[in-house]
Amino acid sequence: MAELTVCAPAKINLHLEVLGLRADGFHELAMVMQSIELVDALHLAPSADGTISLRCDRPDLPVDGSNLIVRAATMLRERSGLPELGAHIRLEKRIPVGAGLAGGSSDGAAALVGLQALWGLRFSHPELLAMAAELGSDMPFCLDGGTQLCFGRGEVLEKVPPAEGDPLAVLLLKHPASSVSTPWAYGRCRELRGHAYLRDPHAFAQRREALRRSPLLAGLAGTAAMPPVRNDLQEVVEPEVASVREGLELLRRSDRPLAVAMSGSGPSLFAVFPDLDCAQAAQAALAAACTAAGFESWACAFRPRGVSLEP
Ligand SMILES: C[C@@](CO)(OP(=O)(O)O)[C@H](O)COP(=O)(O)OP(=O)(O)OC[C@H]1O[C@@H](n2ccc(N)nc2=O)[C@H](O)[C@@H]1O
Ligand SMILES: Nc1ncnc2c1ncn2[C@@H]1O[C@H](COP(=O)(O)OP(=O)(O)O)[C@@H](O)[C@H]1O
Repeated sequence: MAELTVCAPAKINLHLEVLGLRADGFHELAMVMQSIELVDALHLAPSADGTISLRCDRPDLPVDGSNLIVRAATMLRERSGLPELGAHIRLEKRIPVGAGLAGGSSDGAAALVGLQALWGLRFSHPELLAMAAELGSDMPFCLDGGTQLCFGRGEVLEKVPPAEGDPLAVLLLKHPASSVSTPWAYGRCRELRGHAYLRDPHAFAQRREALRRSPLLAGLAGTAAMPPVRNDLQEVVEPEVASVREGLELLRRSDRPLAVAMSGSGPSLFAVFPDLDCAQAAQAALAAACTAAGFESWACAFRPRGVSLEP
């Protein structure tokens, strides 16, 4: 088969509520995640000798067995029972790394979808979701993407139908010298907020139901004003990371953003706007201030789907 290309979009967290600690040591979450049009591209070609190789245009990113693309490819091949399958994979990395945008998870999800097609495998969608969940908490969301409620450790998904009309858009900021480790952010959250964690499973269920009925979903559907974004990890990361405070301050200066917040465990920040034109206008208005403070910026629309095979 000829080369295949798969798009792997970034996500932002429009709501991130840490409910409590689970028996497996992970945190029980109630989130709303949203795909955005900032994408990595994976180019896949079959290898004749059964090797799985990865090349990347960013030299600082590992291309060995620690890369989520290689881990996903190896898992898919193992589960297929066909050890002779191989692929040469080239990653065009556009999503900043360690940014709270799930670039690695999306790349892993794209590898599952792309290699299933390249190798002619027939795993069902639930089987792909289960493999994704073994590889990372955010990876199942990345498969279908769009707007979804994410519960459990992030892998229990409920799709939110796309709003009608023009999609909302974001202006995204990230300082290139700043990154935040996800385990560190959750560890800090446990230190600072662990005493207030919920313990009763009924209380978890109540919070999930409250999110299903929240003004945020009405705001996204366009039937109410957008409420402020809640991100419990922002509360613990913001005091520790100067670029998060500076980026939030910059975004709050822009013209009437619908909401401003940190994504995931950070350190990228976003402001939501009614459409892409407004996000691009805000990017232009903040360009000089961003350059002076050393921030990179992206204006991109909300995306209604997750990973996709290029036609
Ligand atoms: C914080 C979030 C919010 O969407 O995103 P990022 O900021 O990483 O993009 C996610 O919860 C990140 O998900 P993901 O990056 O897939 O996490 P995993 O690889 O499964 O776990 C990495 C580590 O994070 C912690 N972790 C993760 C998920 C969870 N529900 N509870 C946790 O405590 C654990 O310490 C775990 O060892
Ligand atoms: N394909 C990949 N792209 C980016 N990071 C990856 C990838 N595979 C593994 N990683 C590792 O995962 C970690 C987190 O990456 P990333 O998904 O970009 O951030 P986040 O979890 O904050 O959203 C990084 O330390 C990186 O080394």
